[in-house]
Amino acid sequence: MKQLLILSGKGGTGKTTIASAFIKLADAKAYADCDVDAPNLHLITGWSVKPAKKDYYGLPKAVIDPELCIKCDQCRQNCRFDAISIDEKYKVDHFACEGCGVCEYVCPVEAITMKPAVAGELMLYSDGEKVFSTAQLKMGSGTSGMLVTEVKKQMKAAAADAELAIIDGSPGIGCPVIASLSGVDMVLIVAEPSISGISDMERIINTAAKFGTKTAVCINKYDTSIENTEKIERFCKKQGLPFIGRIPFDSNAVKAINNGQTVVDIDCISGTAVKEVYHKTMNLLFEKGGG
Ligand SMILES: Nc1ncnc2c1ncn2[C@@H]1O[C@H](COP(=O)(O)OP(=O)(O)OP(=O)(O)O)[C@@H](O)[C@H]1O
Ligand code: SF4
Ligand code: SF4
Repeated sequence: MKQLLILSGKGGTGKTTIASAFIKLADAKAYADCDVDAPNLHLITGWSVKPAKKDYYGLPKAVIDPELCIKCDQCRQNCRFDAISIDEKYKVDHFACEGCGVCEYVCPVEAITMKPAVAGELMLYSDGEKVFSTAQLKMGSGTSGMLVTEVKKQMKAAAADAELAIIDGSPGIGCPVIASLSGVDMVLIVAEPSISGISDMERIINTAAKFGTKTAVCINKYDTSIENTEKIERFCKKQGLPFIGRIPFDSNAVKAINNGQTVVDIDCISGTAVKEVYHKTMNLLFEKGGG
């Protein structure tokens, strides 16, 4: 299975717009949404079947048994995350608890136990032909990287014979992005021609380089700044990175997405540009000696 990951660094750049169009063009048999904080690919890819759902357990959380607690205060004093407070009883704030287990260790009367906690929900759509893996992180849970790994794992397990998998990556450059990058064959970076877009793009490129992952760049909404678009193209040339297309700002793109369609479902300038980027991406992904 060749895995193509679409990343952007900055949120709202057009990652999902492009990923959904690629899924349509490729008639992809396997795809995933690794934006577990705010998944939205399912809104565009339109599944009529219900997904199989599974609870995802992240870090364990401390639970205090008030019957055993002798109110010695050791746990509160030793919690680096200020997760333990005293009201009438000692209690743990599960949003603040990082599951380090120190309180359990210092409690003299074994009143604290670490219990598995649901940190999100994994969803797997499947109709016997196609597979779509996604997940939703529970609010306040900080284990998005681990959940991203699970999303990819369940996609691969359910569609082991698929030739191609398209993965809509996580925004930013943190832990979930690192988890998205692991094991993929190629990254397509969707850049935005703004100062922050360029800075985020450079950081993502550096991260992908550390993984040795083949990387190509395209620019979405390029005509919002031709000057910055040219800057990005010069940067790619200097770095020896394939620059594979400019996609214009197009109000039809917004209309398509708002109607639950992809930009290649309708006749529009952004759709035409995305098709070109798609063909170049596939050529790079499947080129001989291309991993
Ligand atoms: N070429 C374009 N022209 C005009 N609007 C666009 C274009 N591409 C995407 N958009 C719009 O920009 C917004 C963000 O796009 P999208 O959701 O694809 O970005 P994203 O990078 O996946 O965002 P997030 O990081 O929030 O998941 C959407 O409203 C989308 O319709
Ligand atoms: S497990 Fe760690 S973070 Fe959680 S309450 Fe105990 S000491 Fe604090
Ligand atoms: S360390 Fe144990 S006994 Fe002491 S206050 Fe905390 S829970 Fe209670």
